[in-house]
Amino acid sequence: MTDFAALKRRFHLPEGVIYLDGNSLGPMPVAVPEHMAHVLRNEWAEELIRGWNTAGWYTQPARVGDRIGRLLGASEGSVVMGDTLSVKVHQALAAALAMRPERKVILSDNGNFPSDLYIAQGIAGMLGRGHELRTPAPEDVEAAITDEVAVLMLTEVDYRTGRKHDMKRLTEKAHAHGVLTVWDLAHSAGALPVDLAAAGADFAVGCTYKFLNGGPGSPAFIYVAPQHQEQAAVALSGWMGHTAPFAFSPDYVPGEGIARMRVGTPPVLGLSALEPALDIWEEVDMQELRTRSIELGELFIREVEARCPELRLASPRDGTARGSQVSFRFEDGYAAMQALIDRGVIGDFRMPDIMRFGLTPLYIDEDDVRRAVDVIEDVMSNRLWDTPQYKARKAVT
Ligand SMILES: Cc1ncc(COP(=O)(O)O)c(C=O)c1O
Ligand SMILES: Nc1c(O)cccc1C(=O)C[C@H](N)C(=O)O
Repeated sequence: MTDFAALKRRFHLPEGVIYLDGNSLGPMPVAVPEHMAHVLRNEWAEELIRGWNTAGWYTQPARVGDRIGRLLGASEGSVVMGDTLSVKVHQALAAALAMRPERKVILSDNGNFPSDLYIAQGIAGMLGRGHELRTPAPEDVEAAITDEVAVLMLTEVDYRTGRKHDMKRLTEKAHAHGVLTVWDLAHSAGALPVDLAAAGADFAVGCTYKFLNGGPGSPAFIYVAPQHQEQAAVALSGWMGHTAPFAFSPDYVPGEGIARMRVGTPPVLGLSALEPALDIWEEVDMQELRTRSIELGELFIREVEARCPELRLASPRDGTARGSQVSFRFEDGYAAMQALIDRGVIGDFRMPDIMRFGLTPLYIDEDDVRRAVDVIEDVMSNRLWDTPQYKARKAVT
């Protein structure tokens, strides 16, 4: 049995704050400062350049990748760390497109995170072969999977509404039409059970600063299904993805397996901060986490709808159809969110009118949910958001 009360104590949660934004940036695990002090003092300071070998920095992207892979149903040696998620989207999409050279359609949806769509537009432009990005509404994606499509590139859990695609069903349909899949797990990894192998996903990518709590700017991951690894084309052919980086040969030869998805020098400090965060997952049963996440979501929806009639649910009501967040629509949602943040309830706002709340069972419990709704009710019923100050502030997160 996962001991959620004990897990909550493993995070630093500032006094007076109810943190409902772990879907954007997870809180800091309390073990991180000491671990980082060790890495800085004993590894960087003392080992200097020797640290690449003596402290295992060189192999860290694969080692940490395997730890993340275990949370995602990925076999050993199929996940590697590095770079930002946008870069990993680029690599995965470029590799998948190269495996379907005769097809010209990239299929996504109009709720996908802009960076993913921008990357697709960038690749299509660079290829200069008339590739087309199609973005139907999420509920119309399944019908849009046809033999014309090269790659189906989707974010499993919608960043705004939390609506969840059925990865297995869409991947099966994609394969039936000869389409390859790229799944963005930014809002899935650490939020709900993912089984990449069972779903038959071809490529997957994700970040580690949200539900995996790796810290601001912590490195991203990429998964390539074992059967594709030796053919996967390398769009970003940096020296660390070369088969023998320290041979310093002038010609690129891709590394074996997932290693070719490495690009340059790994972000050692970022990966190191992520390691204590991953220790926490050793004590989590993902199915139990999912059950609690759905329960917290249901409680939150019930309380908000009963006490704040101005807020309209933007997420699916069925807990199994959403990720680990609940969003509400409100025209002055930006101002309302600022008023909440000033009162210690931290969620975030996404254009045009979405108030987004992450409900993460590792450190949020029923008491937090009820206390958060007390504050939301106060802000809404007393129109505490309706001040020039809240209405004027510019969004940065
Ligand atoms: C679904 C999704 N994809 C891509 C990104 C971009 O990630 P990054 O800024 O780490 O490149 C984000 C978040 O920023 C995201 O939520
Ligand atoms: N990566 C972020 C950042 O550097 C600053 C502010 C927010 C973010 C985010 O991750 C946003 C996030 N992907 C979202 O779902 O909106």
